[in-house]
Amino acid sequence: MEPLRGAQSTVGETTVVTRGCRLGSGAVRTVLEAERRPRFGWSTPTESIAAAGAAATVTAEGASRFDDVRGAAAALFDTCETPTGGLPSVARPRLYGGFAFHDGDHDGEDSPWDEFPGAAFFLPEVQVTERDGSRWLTTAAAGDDAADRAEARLATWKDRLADEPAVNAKRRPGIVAREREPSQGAWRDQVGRALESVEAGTLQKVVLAQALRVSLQSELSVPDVFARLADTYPDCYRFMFSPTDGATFYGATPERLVSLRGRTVRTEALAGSTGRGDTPAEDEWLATELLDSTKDIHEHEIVAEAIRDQLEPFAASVRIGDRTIRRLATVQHLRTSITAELADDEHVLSLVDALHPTPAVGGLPPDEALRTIRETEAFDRGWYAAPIGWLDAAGNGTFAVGIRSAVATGRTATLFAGAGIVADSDPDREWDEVQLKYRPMLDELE
Ligand SMILES: C=C(O[C@@H]1C=C(C(=O)O)C=C[C@H]1O)C(=O)O
Repeated sequence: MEPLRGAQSTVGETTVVTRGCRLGSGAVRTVLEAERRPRFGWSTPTESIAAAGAAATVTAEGASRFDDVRGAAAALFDTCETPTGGLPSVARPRLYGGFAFHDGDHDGEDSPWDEFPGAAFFLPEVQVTERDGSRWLTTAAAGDDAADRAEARLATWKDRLADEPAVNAKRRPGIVAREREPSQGAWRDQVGRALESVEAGTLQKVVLAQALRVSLQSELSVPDVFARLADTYPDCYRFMFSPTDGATFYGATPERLVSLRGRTVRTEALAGSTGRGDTPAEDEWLATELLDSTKDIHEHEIVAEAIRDQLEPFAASVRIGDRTIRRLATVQHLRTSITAELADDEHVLSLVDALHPTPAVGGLPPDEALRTIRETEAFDRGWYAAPIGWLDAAGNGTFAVGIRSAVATGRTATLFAGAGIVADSDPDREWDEVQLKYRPMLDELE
């Protein structure tokens, strides 16, 4: 399909009014259980957000989607009346959402991504934020009587959140059938072809992904999964986003694409993987082996260098940290932290546009890698491995890379995971690595 240009925003000339207040205790989770769509959950070691209902939405398609959302968001925030007195920045209105991995549509049938545009963001009718032990409720309304409706919503939700009992999590749904794309044989062929391109010098790295579609015994409660992931993946970015009733994209990703506060940019290179050991000594042995692996260092440095190159035009200074180990429940990765100070004010979406996709999920050279991914993968990546997060009126925001993720539609869920292919990659080892990367999502279903 020809990519569309221009963002669609539901707010034209009308004003959006927001109201906020501090909250006592109560089940924040109620917001994610609410009937309203869209809904968005976001949880990091420092803040948790639950948001539902759209006072305004912004959608866009195609290669210009980052720019188009930036423009529409600026226009939207311009119409926003926000009382700043007494409200900390976390409680001010934000736009929540994300982007598709590829610039254009995928021509597949029966895609779980039907309800996910190239970019979709919303300014929530109701938002609960937790940070530093404080909780805030923010509501918004657009159009006629917006102020009255935002205030009424604030009063209703304040009561509702105070009254709601804590929810008992449902059991994991159980898996009745699995369908893999590709098979292990087809994967060997795919990786083999990628290795031929590497040998021929047209590619240095490509990240090839797999999809695992599972049928569930009962309907999945994504808010339950989202809550449980806080225990199993406390250091990761947990997210869930339902654009409509039909589907929810969710995950627990260890990878930050970028965050911007003022002129300070934080990002990271995360690439190069191994498993976990059965004992602390085995864990250490695997970590040391990874830190010494020429193949993994090469795979990792491609990412670190690409991020530095993309940031340099914006930056007064870029700082690259040491290569370290990021240890997760089922895998260990090489990680390099990267921070930058910008030379001028920038919008977080300009950085997202510049960085996505990094060679941690795309490859090098970028265009050749993306072409290879499209030609090789028989499924649509949709929002998998793409930026998901939030932005605010000042152009600050945080976006994670949507890996270790799945999209649930009723009684099916499709899980995605990939691995970087470089010279010396072994197809069977890469297959095993992908299976380990499915575990965070699979463990919540079985
Ligand atoms: C592509 C994924 O992970 C990425 C690929 C990695 C690798 O190939 O070593 C490591 C971390 C991520 O950047 C995924 O989890 O699906």
